[in-house]
Amino acid sequence: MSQERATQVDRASGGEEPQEPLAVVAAAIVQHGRLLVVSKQAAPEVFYLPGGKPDPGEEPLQALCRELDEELGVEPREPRLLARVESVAALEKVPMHLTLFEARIDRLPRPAAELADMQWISGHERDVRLAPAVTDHLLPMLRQRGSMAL
Ligand SMILES: Nc1nc2c([nH]c(=O)n2[C@H]2C[C@H](O)[C@@H](COP(=O)(O)OP(=O)(O)OP(=O)(O)O)O2)c(=O)[nH]1
Repeated sequence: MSQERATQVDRASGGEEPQEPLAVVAAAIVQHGRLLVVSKQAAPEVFYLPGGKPDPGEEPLQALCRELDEELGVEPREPRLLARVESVAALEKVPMHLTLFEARIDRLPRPAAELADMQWISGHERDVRLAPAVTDHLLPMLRQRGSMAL
């Protein structure tokens, strides 16, 4: 944890406790060079990876399986930890600790009612607004690995 983060104080509540980053887990699912992204009804214009916040006591992979089932009715196949990323949560705009898994799926994702949209992107679309963690961290990583075109 950086010194800056360690000394961050929850001023809104007047408390003295350092504020923990928001924990989020998400899956990078790439098929034929395209990345699966979703947007939620809460913010239909912002796209990011399927996933969400773990429930209390839930392990990251458990949370990922639950979120993928709830959002898309799919199960991650051969999930592999890809990276842990510090970024800013696209909706809450607070520091976020994102645990990223890479996974395959073997059935068609079916967006649940909480989702506004779902797209398979190349990463070069001009009309798709992506969360900072996707643009700044995930896409460069996937391009470097050759999973997506430069
Ligand atoms: N799932 C996911 N969330 C991301 C990514 N990038 C990013 O900034 N976020 C942010 C968006 C939100 O601020 C937060 C996750 O919120 P969420 O709405 O998906 O979480 P959730 O499904 O658990 O929803 P809820 O309990 O708040 O209803 O993390 C990403 O790639 N995937």
